[in-house]
Amino acid sequence: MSDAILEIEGLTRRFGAVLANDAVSLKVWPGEVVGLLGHNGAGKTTLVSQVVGLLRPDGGSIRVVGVDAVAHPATARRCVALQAQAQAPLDGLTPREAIEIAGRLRGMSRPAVREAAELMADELDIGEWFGRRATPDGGGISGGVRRLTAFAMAAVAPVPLVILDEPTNDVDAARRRRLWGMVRRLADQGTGVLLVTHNVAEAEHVMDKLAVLDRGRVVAAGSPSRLRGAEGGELRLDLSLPPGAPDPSEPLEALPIQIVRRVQTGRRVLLSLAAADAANAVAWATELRAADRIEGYTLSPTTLEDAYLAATADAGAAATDEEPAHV
Ligand SMILES: Nc1ncnc2c1ncn2[C@@H]1O[C@H](COP(=O)(O)OP(=O)(O)OP(=O)(O)O)[C@@H](O)[C@H]1O
Repeated sequence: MSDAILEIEGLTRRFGAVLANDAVSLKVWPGEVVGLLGHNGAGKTTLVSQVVGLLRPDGGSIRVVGVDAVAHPATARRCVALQAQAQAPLDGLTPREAIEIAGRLRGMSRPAVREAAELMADELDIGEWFGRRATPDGGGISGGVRRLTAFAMAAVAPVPLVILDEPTNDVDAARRRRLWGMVRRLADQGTGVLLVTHNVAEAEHVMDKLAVLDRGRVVAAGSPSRLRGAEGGELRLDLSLPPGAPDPSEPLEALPIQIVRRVQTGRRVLLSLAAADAANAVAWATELRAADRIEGYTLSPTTLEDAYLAATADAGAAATDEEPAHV
C-alpha cells in the first residue's frame, strides 16, 4: 500500500450536465504542500468537498492515510483538517475561544491548546483581536482576521492532512507572508497540505508541486520549476501594446527569436523563449519600441503565473476548438 496521505484516482463528479471533476488523479505525501489551482468554476471546491465527505463522487477513489474516504468518510475526516472557502462561523466567539475549541475537538489538552493558540496568534500577528468577540452582523472582527482565525483553527492540532481553501482571501500583505511561512512549516513538520488558491505568485514559494484544473480536468501538473520551464532556462518577454495596436509577434515564424509559448492578456503579450535568445529578444523589442509598435517591454525569468495562464489558455482553446492563444 502507498504511504501517501491523500491518494485520489480517477475522481469524477457531475452536477447535471456539468462535469465538475473529470478523472482527476492527485497524491499528497507527508511533508508536501500541493497546490490546486484553477479559474473560478474549475472544480477545486468540488474536489475538496469529496475528500472531506460532503459530496459523494460519481466515480474514482479517494484514500486518506490509506483509508477509503468514500466508504468510511467519518474515519477519513478524523485525519483531515479543513479551512473551508466560506468564512468560519465565529459569531459570539473570540478568536482565542474558536482556536481553542478546534484544538480541544481534536483531542488536545487544555494547557497544550492554550499554548498553541497563543503561539499561532503571535505568529499571525492577530494578538490585538485575540480576545475580541465576533458579532453575528459581521462586526467585532474584520474579514481578514476571521480568515486567519479559521486558518489557525485548521492548523492548531497535529493532523496528517490539512486542506486550505483560499486561506489568504481578505488578508493583508504582511500577514499573508506570515501565513505562507506557517503553511510551509506545517509541511516541514510532516503534515501533508493541499492548498487551493488563486494567489499563484505568492503560493509558488511554498508549494512542492501543483495541479492545474480547468473545467474539471488536470491540464498541467508537476513542480513549480518544471511547470514554469525554469529547468530549461526559459525567459519571459512581456510586451505592452498601445491601445488598438496589432500583436507584433504575429506571425511567429517571421520573428528573429524562437517562441516557446505565447499568451495574450488584454494589451500585454507574454512570450516565453530560451535564455540563449535573450540578446536577440532585447534587440527586437528595442526596435519595436523605437517604431512605437509597443509602449514598453520587460525581460525576466518566467513565473509560475505565466505557465498557469498558458496551461489554462491551452485547455480553453482545445475545449472550444479555437485557435490557440499561445504556442
Ligand atoms: N451544488 C452544485 N450544483 C450545481 N453545480 C455545481 C454545484 N457545485 C459546483 N457546481 C458547478 O461545478 C463546477 C465546479 O465548481 P467548483 O465550486 O468546484 O469550482 P471552483 O474551482 O472551486 O471555483 P472557485 O474558484 O470559484 O471557488 C462549476 O461549474 C459549478 O458551477
